[in-house]
Amino acid sequence: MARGRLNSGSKQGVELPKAKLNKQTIQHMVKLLSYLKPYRGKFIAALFFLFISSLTGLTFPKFLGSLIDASHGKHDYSFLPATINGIGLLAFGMLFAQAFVSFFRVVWFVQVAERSLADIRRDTYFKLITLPMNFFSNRRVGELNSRISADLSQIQDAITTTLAEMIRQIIVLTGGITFLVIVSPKLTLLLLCMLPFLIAFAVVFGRFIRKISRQAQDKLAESNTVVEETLQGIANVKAFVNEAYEAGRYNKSLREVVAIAVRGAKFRGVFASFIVFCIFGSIVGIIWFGSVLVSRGELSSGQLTEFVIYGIFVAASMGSFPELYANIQKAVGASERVLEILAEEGEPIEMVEHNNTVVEHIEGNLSFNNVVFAYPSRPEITVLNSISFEAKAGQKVAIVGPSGSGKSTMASLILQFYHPQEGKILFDGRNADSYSLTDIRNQVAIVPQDVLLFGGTIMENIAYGKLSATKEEIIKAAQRANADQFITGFPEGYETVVGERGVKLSGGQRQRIAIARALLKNPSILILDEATSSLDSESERLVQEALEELMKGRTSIIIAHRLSTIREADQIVVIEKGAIKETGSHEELMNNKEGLYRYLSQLQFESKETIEEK
Ligand SMILES: Nc1ncnc2c1ncn2[C@@H]1O[C@H](COP(=O)(O)OP(=O)(O)OP(=O)(O)O)[C@@H](O)[C@H]1O
Repeated sequence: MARGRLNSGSKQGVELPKAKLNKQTIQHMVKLLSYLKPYRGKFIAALFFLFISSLTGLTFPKFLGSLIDASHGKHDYSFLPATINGIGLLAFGMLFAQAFVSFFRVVWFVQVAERSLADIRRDTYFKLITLPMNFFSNRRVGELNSRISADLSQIQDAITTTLAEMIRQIIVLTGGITFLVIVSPKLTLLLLCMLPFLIAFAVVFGRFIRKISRQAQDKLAESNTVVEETLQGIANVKAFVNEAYEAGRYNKSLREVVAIAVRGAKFRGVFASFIVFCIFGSIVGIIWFGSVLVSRGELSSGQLTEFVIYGIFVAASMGSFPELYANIQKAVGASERVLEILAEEGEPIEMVEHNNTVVEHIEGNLSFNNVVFAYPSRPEITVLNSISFEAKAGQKVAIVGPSGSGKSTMASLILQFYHPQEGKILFDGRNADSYSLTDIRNQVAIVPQDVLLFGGTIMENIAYGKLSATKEEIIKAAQRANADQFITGFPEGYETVVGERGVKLSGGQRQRIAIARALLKNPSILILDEATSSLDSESERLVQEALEELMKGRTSIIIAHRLSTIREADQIVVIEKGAIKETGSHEELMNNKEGLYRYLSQLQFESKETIEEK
């Protein structure tokens, strides 16, 4: 059997898909092995030590056989000492040498694998975070995460364990069979007639049993989902008085788990008895026939012992191949998936922080010129259709329209997450393509609808807007964003940890942190994606004030849901189904009696009035 995995990061129970081994897939695997190159000296030394330790391992049956024969006064091999003590001491000497060699082989293999794997992990991660947004809209985060964790751990196992084990087993198998034949061709014939059938049967049956236990695991996971769902939605369960229903659902699922496990237990029992019977049966068979040969004087008892031990070596080695082969298949599958990411074309973003500083300043003039856009993942749906508008430096332009009309998509285009299929986006009258990506993104900031805070301190979260900011700058930004007061209200102030393991901030507080972040970034162009969920009036006032502070002296593109907040905008662009319906100031648009803006405005006004009346 393959050895326990050394420092394996693979999650238990994660069964990775296998890939077919063919020329192409093996070439892919070899490509990843190029990551071993910087450590090739150590790797070759480890391989050499592996070779030596496997060969020395093969000498022990010889020592044992010779020891037994020496006790009968026989001297089997001229290259070994003739006395019992001489052989015993030499055997210990060899054992010591093997232990020494094995230590270095294991340490070196792990060192090489860990370092090269860290290199692959780093490259894959770097690649992932510089890939264009389109890549992410087609994939789930969990799936990408598993490339970095499960897939790479599988490759790590392949380098640390599987590869070494494969080489060791090949040496043991060929050496073992050779020695078996040398000791007794007749017994070897008997052994080789039995072994392959026994192993094939054990492997097939073993797989069947593993399949059943996986079914049981899956069922258990299913029942755990019931618990998870119920606990997450506990308020719903209680509100609908559905405790009994949920308990029944869980109980049913548990009964299914037990049924599968019990069925598996029977097969497991048969398998265990069969294996024990076969292993001991074949040993008894060999010793039985061997004893006949010993009694006929064709074999010495020492040679019979030698043979039995070699036989066990060979059987264990044959038995380990199916698992090793399966592991290689999984590693090949994993490397295919990792290479797929490495082969993708990333955005031109430098991984060295100071190389990403602003080279060309943007004053803040922004215009869309007949922009036509469809998401690459859904090319048949045109999301923006011939959009043109202009925001002069320092102006406030609001974008208004029903849900799904394409407002956030326009923000994504300004940030260069995607590129229009037709038309142009201009910064200070120059095509966006003529700037470096980092220049644009460094000078455009977005305050999104759902502010994502990282699981660090408030200080770190604000500093995300400018990593080099000093503590004073951060506090100043927080003060300007109306956030200082609530932050200093926490016992740990700016060092308060937020996110899952820390305090939960309210929507308005999160928004103000995002505003502080944007203030630190000090962009020329600002995109405000207004939160749809309304804040209470005090919180809204604080956020609105902070936004006003943030918008001062910059071009602001406001994606507005509440039309009351954009009356002062220099220009309002009303879009519907990806096309501009009308543009103008609030007054101009309100004067258009048939206009969409006036209609939406009245709708909001009326619904507000009805709420207030109630
Ligand atoms: N990543 C994406 N891939 C494919 N289609 C998308 C993607 N993001 C948005 N869309 C589609 O593009 C259209 C416009 O979406 P967008 O988010 O820009 O609208 P919106 O006006 O901002 O809506 P809301 O006011 O609800 O936020 C929608 O039909 C949406 O389904």
